[in-house]
Amino acid sequence: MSDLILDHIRVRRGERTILHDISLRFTAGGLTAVIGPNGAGKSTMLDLAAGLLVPDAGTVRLGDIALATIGRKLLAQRRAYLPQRAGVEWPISVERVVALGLTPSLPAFGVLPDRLVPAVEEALAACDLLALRDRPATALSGGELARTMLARAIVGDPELLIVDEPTAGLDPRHAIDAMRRLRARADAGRTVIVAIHDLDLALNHADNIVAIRDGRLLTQGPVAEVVTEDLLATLYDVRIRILRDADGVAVRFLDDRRSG
Ligand SMILES: Nc1ncnc2c1ncn2[C@@H]1O[C@H](COP(=O)(O)OP(=O)(O)OP(=O)(O)O)[C@@H](O)[C@H]1O
Repeated sequence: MSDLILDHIRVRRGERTILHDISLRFTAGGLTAVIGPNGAGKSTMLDLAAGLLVPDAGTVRLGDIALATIGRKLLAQRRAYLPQRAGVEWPISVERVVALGLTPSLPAFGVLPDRLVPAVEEALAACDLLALRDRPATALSGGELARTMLARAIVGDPELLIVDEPTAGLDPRHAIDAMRRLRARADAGRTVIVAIHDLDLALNHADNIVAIRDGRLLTQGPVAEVVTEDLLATLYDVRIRILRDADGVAVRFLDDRRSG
């Protein structure tokens, strides 16, 4: 298993620099939450980490190997990337969508080999999809579709798992389930990177935080060491209180206009 390393990365889009000289390490066996306000550059960072975007400067490495030099098929076998708003364009069953996550491991022709069937069952069960397995994915609610796409991302047990907003649109139980699934992948030694706006979920489930704003890295490190009220206030321009008790951590955003 390998760390994913961004080394002096810069990304430009037209005249704008979207990511400024970012160096950081996503550790294998860790779940890293990438946090920051809208437009901070989180999805751009995930695109880079997935090898879908080539930086204008710097390198992205999986262990010792530059991502850009890993062949497309091998990369598809080693990493799964679930972008924001991933969807399904035509009516294909939930089970088939999940099985598509195994495509990089399949022979080019023929049916799904027997040895891969248990992985699909496991992913369906893990994402609470057994009752929906025969439904067309085009006829799912937003949250059901999000669970289906997460199952597709985890079914191949990739070494590098990158997920953009895995809990958006999920109800509380399924959101916690999704984070637990990702946590389990990290506990199994995988490198798991999640961009997320829900700070309660991030702080309770992630090992590490990467905080970015305006394309600049504010901080990175273990949640317990780097996350403070000051950091979150600077990140989001809102007064923030972090509440800790035996059940975990909760973040409260304070609306100054209400107390005025
Ligand atoms: N293809 C593009 N061309 C030009 N600018 C882009 C492009 N994609 C993203 N951007 C800009 O880059 C910046 C970072 O976008 P990005 O999607 O990475 O932010 P984000 O942190 O994921 O935001 P959000 O929380 O809203 O999803 C934004 O200002 C965005 O408008």
